[in-house]
Amino acid sequence: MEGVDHLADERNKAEFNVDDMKIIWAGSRHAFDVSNRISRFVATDPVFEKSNRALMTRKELFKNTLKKSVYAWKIIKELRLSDEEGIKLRIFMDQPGFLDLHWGMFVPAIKGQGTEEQQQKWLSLANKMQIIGCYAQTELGHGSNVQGLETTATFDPKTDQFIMHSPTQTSSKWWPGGLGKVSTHAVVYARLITNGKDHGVHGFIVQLRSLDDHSPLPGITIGDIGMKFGNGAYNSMDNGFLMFNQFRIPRDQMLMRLSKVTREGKYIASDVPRQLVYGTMVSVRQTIVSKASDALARAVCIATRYSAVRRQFGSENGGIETQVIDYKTQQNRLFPLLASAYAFRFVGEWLKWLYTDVTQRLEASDFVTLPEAHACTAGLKSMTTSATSDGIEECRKLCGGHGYLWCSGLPELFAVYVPACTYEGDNVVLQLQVARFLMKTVSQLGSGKAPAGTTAYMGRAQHLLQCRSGVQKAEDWLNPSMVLEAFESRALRMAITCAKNLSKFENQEQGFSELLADLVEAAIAHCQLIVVSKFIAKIEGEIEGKGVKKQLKNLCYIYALHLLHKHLGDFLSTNSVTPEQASLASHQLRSLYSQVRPNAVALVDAFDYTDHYLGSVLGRYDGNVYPKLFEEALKDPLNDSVVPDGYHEYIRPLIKQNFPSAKL
Ligand SMILES: CCCCCCCCCC/C=C\C/C=C/C(=O)SCCNC(=O)CCNC(=O)[C@H](O)C(C)(C)COP(=O)(O)OP(=O)(O)OC[C@H]1O[C@@H](n2cnc3c(N)ncnc32)[C@H](O)[C@@H]1OP(=O)(O)O
Ligand SMILES: Cc1cc2nc3c(=O)[nH]c(=O)nc-3n(C[C@H](O)[C@H](O)[C@H](O)COP(=O)(O)OP(=O)(O)OC[C@H]3O[C@@H](n4cnc5c(N)ncnc54)[C@H](O)[C@@H]3O)c2cc1C
Repeated sequence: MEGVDHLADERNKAEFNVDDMKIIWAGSRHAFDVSNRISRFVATDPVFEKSNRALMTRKELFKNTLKKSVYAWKIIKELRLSDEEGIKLRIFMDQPGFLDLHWGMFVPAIKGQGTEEQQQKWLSLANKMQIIGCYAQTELGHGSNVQGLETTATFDPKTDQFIMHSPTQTSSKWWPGGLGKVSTHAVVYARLITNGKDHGVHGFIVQLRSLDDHSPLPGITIGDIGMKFGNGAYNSMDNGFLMFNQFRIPRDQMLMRLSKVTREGKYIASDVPRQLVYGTMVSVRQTIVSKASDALARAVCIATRYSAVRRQFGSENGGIETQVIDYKTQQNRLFPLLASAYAFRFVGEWLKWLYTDVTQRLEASDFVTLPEAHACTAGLKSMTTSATSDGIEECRKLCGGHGYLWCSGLPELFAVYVPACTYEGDNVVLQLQVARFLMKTVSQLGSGKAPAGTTAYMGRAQHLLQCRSGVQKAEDWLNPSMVLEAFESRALRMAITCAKNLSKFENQEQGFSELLADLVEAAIAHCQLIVVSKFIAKIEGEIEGKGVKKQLKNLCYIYALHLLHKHLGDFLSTNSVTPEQASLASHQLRSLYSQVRPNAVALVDAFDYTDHYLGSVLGRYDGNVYPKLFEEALKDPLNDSVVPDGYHEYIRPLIKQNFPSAKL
């Protein structure tokens, strides 16, 4: 029934103040106000309509993305929106497009790697969108291995120019978003060659298309790489290819903040670590963690509301059937995902702090925390995106058959989200970076250099290698120090086992290759410890609002104990817990599920998502699912006529067994 809140009973059960939780979820009252205002603005503007996009052709979808993006930019300018409001507008617009790469990578690359002069020149154009840029690093032959890129930028002292060239087919740039059809410029990563010497990969600002008629400049071949996974979804983005044929750019278009080439062609490396050339990726990996919580929260919101609406079995004497959310199996699959969404939110907040801190240090030429910032951004990007992709798919299954309908919102969410496991660094490759960092930290134990930050626990190796968990009853699993000790001991013992096995190899690199799978598992254990510890830190801090802290505590322990359950092999094989303690953890989990159950719908309401943003008939705020499923079905073009096109050609001859031209 229209106008009726079918989930009102669920909302009345809540034992906490949802409005207070909304502030915690958003991060602050101000952040909530901005999100709330901008999401409602987008939801009510017809230009941002998105329900029709699965049926659009690629060309229609692309043009629709241009329309929305330019309209969004017009709004940002005309209403003088702040940067924060502009970002929210793009998020709630919910359609991947060139703006993401222009603002998310092109502009940050110039800010991070350009000199002051270069910033003044290029940012003044980019900030007004008089030029549109993308981030062209990956090539057909190399994505993960950045040092393996083949594009060359050879300095020509006669003309004071770099000659950009793609020497092989595999050196073609391949994948950059916004490159295929829109960008006028790119930050291109290429091997710098001066006086015949290869100085490795550096960034260059390159104009690709005419600012008058948008045609590619002579010496440039450019286009879109073609359809990607799913309908609609990431196909709104023009991921592109690009080849250079001896294309010339002025010398001052090499990004020269980190190293320079002089007029004479002399290469001057600064004393900063060369890895700062990867800085844009580090910054984006950090934002991807918060975005993981957002994507997972969307899926969980849909699955939770629908699980409260959906009834199946359990009716006695013709009475009402059981809400599927009351099945313990449903809770055991759904509530850990709800807890993960909150966990990723808080670790994302912390990571933002860490990133801001390292940025300030770098500006003061303090590089000490750079390896940790790299390991944390890489590891948490990897861990949270993998868990989110799996979680969205699990939410689809939690919605049964209807979850497979496009209008559930889940197929498209999955299709848009899943490349996050690959872009900004393949998730396995990134965990191997964490593993290298851990092996280095372990090798330095006992050297007098105390591990700091997220590896500080390794400084208590003596204790953590010997300790036995003190858990004796189920409630002990609600003791933060007992939970932390179990996770620390598991992570440390896995890392030390890897280090011991590595030391058996004469050649360390060969040993590393042999042990890759174990190293990835050790890295994941370390990352999970970070997330658990940041969630615990959150609930131990000041939290305002009626009943809010209690809910967050429940979610925190669900997050930790479900991981313990899922990775029980690790916990048992490292003797971090006994089988009896593991079974007490399962007992405690069941009790926590019962406590979360009456609050589940309110906990997803706290995300404050509009129906427009959710884009899901199953996840509607009012729970009015069934009539709306019918409405959606009737909108399908196949239902435009009762008798379908093709009846006379195929169906009728078939049932009449009358195939005019067929030789059977
Ligand atoms: C709507 C609004 C939202 C706004 C959000 C905007 C976001 C837009 C998102 C749009 C979506 C998609 C866009 C996608 C873009 C891309 O995908 S761009 C391309 C991304 N590519 C990658 O991520 C490549 C991954 N590979 C690498 O990063 C490196 O090759 C790798 C780290 C794997 C290895 O590098 P090497 O140079 O070979 O290093 P190695 O020899 O292994 O290590 C040497 C040393 O350096 C340390 N290291 C490596 N990387 C870093 C770093 N980034 N920072 C600091 N230190 C680093 C490494 O740990 C080693 O240290 P050691 O002490 O010597 O061991
Ligand atoms: C939607 C999307 C958008 C993108 N946008 C951009 C963009 O804007 N700009 C840009 O420059 N790039 C972009 N990319 C490219 C992206 O960054 C790369 O695809 C990514 O870094 C992975 O590299 P790859 O494709 O070379 O994978 P590969 O490295 O070829 O991975 C293939 C397999 O090999 C494994 N593997 C590789 N190396 C190792 C190793 N050392 N040890 C163990 N296993 C390994 C991986 O785990 C994976 O299973 C985008 C990609 C996608 C999908």
